[in-house]
Amino acid sequence: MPHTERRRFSLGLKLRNPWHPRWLPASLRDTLSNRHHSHDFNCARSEYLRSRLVFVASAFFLLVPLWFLVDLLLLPRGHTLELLIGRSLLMLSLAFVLYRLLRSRQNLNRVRNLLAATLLLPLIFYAALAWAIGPSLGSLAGYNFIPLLLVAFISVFPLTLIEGFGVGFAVCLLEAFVLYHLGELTSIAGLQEIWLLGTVLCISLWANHSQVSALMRLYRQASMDSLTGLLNRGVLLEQLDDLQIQRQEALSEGRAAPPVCLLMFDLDRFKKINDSYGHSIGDHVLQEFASILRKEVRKSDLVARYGGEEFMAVLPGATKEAATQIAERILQGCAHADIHAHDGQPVPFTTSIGITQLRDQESLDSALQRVDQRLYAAKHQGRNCFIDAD
Ligand SMILES: Nc1nc2c(ncn2[C@@H]2O[C@H](COP(=O)(O)OP(=O)(O)OP(=O)(O)O)[C@@H](O)[C@H]2O)c(=O)[nH]1
Repeated sequence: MPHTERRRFSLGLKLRNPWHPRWLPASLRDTLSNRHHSHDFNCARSEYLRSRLVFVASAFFLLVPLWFLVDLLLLPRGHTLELLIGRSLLMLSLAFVLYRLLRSRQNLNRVRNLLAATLLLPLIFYAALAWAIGPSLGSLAGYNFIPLLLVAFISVFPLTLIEGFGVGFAVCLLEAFVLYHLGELTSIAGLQEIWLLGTVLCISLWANHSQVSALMRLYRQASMDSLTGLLNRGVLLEQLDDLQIQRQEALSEGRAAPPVCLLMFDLDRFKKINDSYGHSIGDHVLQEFASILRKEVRKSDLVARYGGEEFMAVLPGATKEAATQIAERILQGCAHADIHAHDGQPVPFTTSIGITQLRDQESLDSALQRVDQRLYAAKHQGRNCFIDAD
């Protein structure tokens, strides 16, 4: 059964999965789209994008009225009103973008849309002026540079190639429309302009690729457990904290907070596995268990190695019933795992599981303490089982 059918609840954090060819080198596949990016990396990238975008949108917001002084000095007569109206509308739109940005924490889709708006709004302003003023627009200081400046600005952000290309293509298209309107699209100057835009866009995409690759490499080093490839404990707790803050915000605004379940795992008698078969087989068991966890939860869930042979899964949007079904599947996954010792004999392993659901207005510590108590209750009950109540 596909994972999406297993649970009906979601936090609305779905991200689109664009076209993703297998023949591309892995490094390009990493930066082409966010298809293979974890939910956690998407959150980290969205915060990175957001902080840069706040800076860029604020700079645009301040430049718009300042540039009006240049207009006043160099303006051909008769265009003051159009420019004043255009600049006022642009400032209002940028103020709205800034307001939305400051309220968009860890929401990649929204941050991406606001980024596209920040880069396209000045261009729409430019296109509207071209429409109103006509060919004499070229004599206004700095206006001809707007499209080039915006395409260059794409390089400032860690965008995937598809995202960067989407924004850049929209800028090129609008510029082609402006040139067509001014009757310059097929002139030497017009073709040169489009060629220049395309070249700068390629450079920006290269900068995007380098940024996302570097960010991903650093992120992997800082956030992952090297043996299992799962998140490490620090990142999981940070993400859990953010989820709890989002829930509290929803509750304080009178909205229903989506459920979040925690599952804590401890492999049973793991010391015996190490002692009987050796540490390398113990490591293999840890890796196999990590892949069972990854297989049984959704991509948007968080799974981490919490300590030596302790693991934790955080299931946003899952009710306790859904969490217990997942726990059952994980127990089954362990029972059917196919691990062999160096001499070929099978290495069976099991896990004990504590399950709890975050309660409204409770601290994270108290939820973690509860799930830990339930895990140890499962140990006392004989292991290879889960406990989801006190
Ligand atoms: N191979 C391997 N072993 C590890 C790793 N991290 C921790 N361990 C071992 O995990 C074992 C944990 O043992 P205990 O805490 O006594 O627990 P247990 O044997 O699983 O017993 P119960 O939890 O009571 O079922 C220790 O022997 C650790 O050395 C690791 O990365 N690789």
